[in-house]
Amino acid sequence: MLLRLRDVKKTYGAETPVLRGVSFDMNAGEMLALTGESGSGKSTLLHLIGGLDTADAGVVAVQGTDLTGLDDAGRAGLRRGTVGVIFQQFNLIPSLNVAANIAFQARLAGRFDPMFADDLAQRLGLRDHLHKYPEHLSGGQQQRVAIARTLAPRPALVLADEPTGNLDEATADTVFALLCDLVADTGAGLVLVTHSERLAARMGRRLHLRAGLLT
Ligand SMILES: Nc1ncnc2c1ncn2[C@@H]1O[C@H](COP(=O)(O)OP(=O)(O)OP(=O)(O)O)[C@@H](O)[C@H]1O
Repeated sequence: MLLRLRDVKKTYGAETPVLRGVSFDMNAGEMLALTGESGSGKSTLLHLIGGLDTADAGVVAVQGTDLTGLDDAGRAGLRRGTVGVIFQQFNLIPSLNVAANIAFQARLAGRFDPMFADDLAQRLGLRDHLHKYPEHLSGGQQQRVAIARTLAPRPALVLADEPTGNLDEATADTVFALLCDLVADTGAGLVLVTHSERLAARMGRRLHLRAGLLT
């Protein structure tokens, strides 16, 4: 089992609960769309799975490891090696060129494989841009670098939060197709948060959040 959630709850401060008991399982290699209205808790759920935040109650287990039992360092280690996150804002490191951005997380995780990084760069059409800095790239190119950086450590689970939301439709389609192909080839699981019916329909499975629960 790649991912197991049981009765996950999350409330920010004294607000009404955002997640009121979310449970689902996900197998290795599965591709899943997470949809729901704005404010329904999609990003919150993704952050809990990625170990970027902690649940108030429940189990969030990645490959059998319950994140709720890990300290900050443990969750950071998991993020580096096992789980990769791609955000809408590409979050590249401006002072590093494309090659170094792609290598960054894999090096941190002690899992840098130059041949695989080169293969990713090739497949994402980044070979001619390896010495450029992020500010000199288009949005579509920056997101392709972010995808390569996330996939370089060969994570078992990829989390993507509106990964093509900042791109025009044609570029978004190209980048999305590349992301799906690469994730499928590496055998990783994918959780895709999206508002797009079109993109959600291309995932093998769909979960919908409403009022803090999956429907
Ligand atoms: N760090 C935080 N502190 C306080 N409230 C938060 C925090 N993060 C999210 N929220 C609140 O939790 C609720 C769910 O937010 P979340 O970002 O998970 O929704 P979402 O479904 O991803 O929305 P969108 O589709 O608009 O991105 C919202 O009411 C939001 O205001």
